[in-house]
Amino acid sequence: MIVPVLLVAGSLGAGKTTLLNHLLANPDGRRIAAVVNDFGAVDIDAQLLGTVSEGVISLKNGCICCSLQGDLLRTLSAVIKRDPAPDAIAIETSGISDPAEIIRNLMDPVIFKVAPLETVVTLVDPQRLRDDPDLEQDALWRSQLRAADFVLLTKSDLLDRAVLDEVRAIVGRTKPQSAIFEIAHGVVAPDLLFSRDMRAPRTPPRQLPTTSEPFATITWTSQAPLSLQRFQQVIGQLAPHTLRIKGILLFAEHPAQPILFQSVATRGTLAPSPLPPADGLTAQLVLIGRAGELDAGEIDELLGRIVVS
Ligand SMILES: Nc1nc2c(ncn2[C@@H]2O[C@H](COP(=O)(O)OP(=O)(O)OP(=O)(O)O)[C@@H](O)[C@H]2O)c(=O)[nH]1
Repeated sequence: MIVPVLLVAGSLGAGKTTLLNHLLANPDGRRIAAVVNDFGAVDIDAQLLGTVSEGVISLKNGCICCSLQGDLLRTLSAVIKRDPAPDAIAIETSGISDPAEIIRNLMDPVIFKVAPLETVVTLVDPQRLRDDPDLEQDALWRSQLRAADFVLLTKSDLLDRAVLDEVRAIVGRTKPQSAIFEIAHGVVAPDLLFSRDMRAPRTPPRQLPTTSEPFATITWTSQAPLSLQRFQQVIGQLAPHTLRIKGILLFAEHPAQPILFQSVATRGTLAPSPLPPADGLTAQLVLIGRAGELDAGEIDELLGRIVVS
């Protein structure tokens, strides 16, 4: 049994989980197993994807390009032995993963024989690239792009043609001649992701020196009643410390409707969550930022303000 592997890469908040969500909900007849790497201690992405498919495996609390390398290979070996075996495996990297390292690991001859890496797709959030032009020089971002067989510009619903063309040109400077597609809400045909047509023969990518600062993560949980109004007041103060926040909260104002909070850079959204926080908690929040900029004491103090005493 040979089970092809799709690797989904891209920066924090680029839209990887949204893509996987759509793929798992619309698999086009394929049985797809998803391996999801959440950098933080709480597997928010895996929990959310678990609501659309049973075949979701979580690798949390580390990064599959470094500390969880062995776990990834062991997980793949176990997944392909499932009965019935999946038709394909999709791996969602964490936004801080360097796919070059993961690809090198997936080239392990024992794994490659049974679970060959077929496609690497890298997602780019055009708005983020436009807001932060320095990203183009970021070693991790460049490595994510260079590893790609093709690139997906996400969130195209939010941007006009001129911006998308500008971003295409930026991507083209790092990855000349790459196939670039624009998507919205993760909608992409599974045939595109699992087709072999667009690939050059795979060679392990050259490792780029990673000069990006290391990342850090903080998990904040609560069992106490929380105020939505106060949460909205502190969000703006949290943003400068973080690159990404995601989590599920239950607010006293809406006790029957859990809320999914997502923020990428300074843009935050609140939406109904398909599931409540785990373990009877009222909040499970994961905050990711650059090490040194993520001040645990300050974040704890800010979030402490949303507790209704
Ligand atoms: N409007 C719009 N929002 C999107 C789209 N794709 C993703 N989002 C939103 O962008 C935010 C981040 O999306 P995710 O899919 O969680 O991003 P991710 O790459 O999995 O994030 P990490 O795993 O934390 O790196 C969420 O609030 C999504 O709802 C899109 O096509 N359009």
